[in-house]
Amino acid sequence: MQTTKDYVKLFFKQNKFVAFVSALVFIILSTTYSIVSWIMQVIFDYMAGNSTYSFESILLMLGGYLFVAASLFMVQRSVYPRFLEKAMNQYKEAVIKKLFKKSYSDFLITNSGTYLSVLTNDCERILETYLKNIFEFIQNIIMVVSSLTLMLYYNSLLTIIAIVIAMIPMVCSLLTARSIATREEQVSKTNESYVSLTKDILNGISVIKSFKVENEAISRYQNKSMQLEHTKKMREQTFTVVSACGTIAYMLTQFGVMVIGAWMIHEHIGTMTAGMILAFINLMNGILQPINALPRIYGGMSGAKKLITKMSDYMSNAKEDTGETIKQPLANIALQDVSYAYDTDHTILKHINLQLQAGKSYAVVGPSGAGKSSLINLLMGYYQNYDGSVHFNNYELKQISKYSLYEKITLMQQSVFIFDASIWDNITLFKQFPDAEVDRVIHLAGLDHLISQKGRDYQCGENGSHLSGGEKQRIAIARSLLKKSEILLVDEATSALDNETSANVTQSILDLQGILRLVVTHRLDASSLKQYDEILVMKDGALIERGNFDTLMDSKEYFYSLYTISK
Ligand SMILES: Nc1ncnc2c1ncn2[C@@H]1O[C@H](COP(=O)(O)OP(=O)(O)OP(=O)(O)O)[C@@H](O)[C@H]1O
Repeated sequence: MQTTKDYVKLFFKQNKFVAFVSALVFIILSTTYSIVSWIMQVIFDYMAGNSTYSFESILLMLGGYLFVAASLFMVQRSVYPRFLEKAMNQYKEAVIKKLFKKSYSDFLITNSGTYLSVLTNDCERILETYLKNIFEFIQNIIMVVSSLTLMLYYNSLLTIIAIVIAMIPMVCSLLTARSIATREEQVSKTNESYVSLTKDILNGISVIKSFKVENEAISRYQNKSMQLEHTKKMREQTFTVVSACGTIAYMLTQFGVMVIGAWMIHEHIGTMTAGMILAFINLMNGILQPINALPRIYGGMSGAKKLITKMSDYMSNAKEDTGETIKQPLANIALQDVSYAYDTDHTILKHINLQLQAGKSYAVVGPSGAGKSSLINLLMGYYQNYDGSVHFNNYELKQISKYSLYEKITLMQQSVFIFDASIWDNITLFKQFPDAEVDRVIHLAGLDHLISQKGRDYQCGENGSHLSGGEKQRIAIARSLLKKSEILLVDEATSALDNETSANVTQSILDLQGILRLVVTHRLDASSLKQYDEILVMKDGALIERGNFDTLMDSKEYFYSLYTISK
């Protein structure tokens, strides 16, 4: 299992050189702060007439300093953003890959708004409060060390006094830093539910409008949005308090050192010049500024680490797909005494015994709640804790790798997901295929007319909003044909379509050759049902009858009454 540390390491993977050069530039730039103080002392002493440097050499020093600083900024411009870019790309890539390692049922446990938040808001916060702060942190440490060194050179007694006084803001920093991390975590949590609700409302906009519940939807949105803005306000308040504490402590310290320095000069303690005192006060900033920034940096970094830990927890049930690969072509699927319960009190599938032969077509019928979709989901490998056995050839479903399973099997549901891309991309799902191969499945799925009318590059819109239900279903058929899966599971795929389109789509599925088809249907239409090799009849989670249309009608049992009532 990957820990927070492992994810943090990803920022630096194959990114160490750029990180090193960036850190080096930050370090050198931070030491130039002491050089500025020293140049200030030289200029001030020159003004007072007790400098050993000529005016020309001071100008040369200034020019040299500006040249070095400008060159360093140029290097920083080139390496620092590159480090951030690669670090974030690697992190996001790892998260999305981990996400796809989750089984579908594990994926569903967490609300999709959470994943959205993890990949958007949290990534942004990690960039701002962790990655950028690493360098600021290094810069601040070096600034403190170089400033202290020069201060000690000027006057060790005043330096010690300054360090003692600087303890005040340091303690302040440490006391307040944790509260920022906590606030950061609260904002992230609230953002998750905000994103979930917003997504829900936008997806359900047609229901909301047609049921005239806009006001209720707006009020739910407002509540959530206010909650989010409230936690953000609290975070901002914490930042302000932390900042104010730092600033007050900072001012106290600076005035303290200034007053003691003035007193020392007045009392002739040590050998300080006025230029040195000026440089000293400036150097104090080199200590106080980092200390002042410490709560923000430390708090931000620990907050970001909490976000990484939270993400890592969400991904903790992602598993490597280590199961077996089905090597031979599919011969059959065999279910032996299979029972399944979503929860211990309700058994949904009861003692199912079933053999399905490669290349044949099966209709699954039964009343609502009979367990038809549950059977399909079981074959998709969504449930691992069923009783009995399910074999694809000789491989037990629980042992098969999902990658191998989904090479063999395709699921077509009522709601086909259509990407906001071209018809072509929706069929190929962004993979490369020979044009002739795609044209063949377009023809088989009955999409010729749509393509000739609109063109293969026609944009389907968000979730296929520019297409009809039948066109979406045909795209789903074309996808599965292109994938060359040996098993097609169809779950009420045509129930949302009008009779004619539904009959056409069903016929396209029935005409497919060499594919095992298991079709859940509510439409008890004799002309279609007669074409299936077998009809499986389910009731209360059990498989109660099976046979072809004529046999089932002749036996005048449950299917017979189901069919007769539907007419
Ligand atoms: N995720 C779930 N958690 C708990 N119970 C569930 C879940 N999904 C389905 N069920 C229950 O399992 C039973 C069978 O549902 P299933 O969807 O398999 O029936 P179905 O025959 O496909 O029904 P329909 O024809 O209405 O789609 C129902 O009682 C349903 O409430």
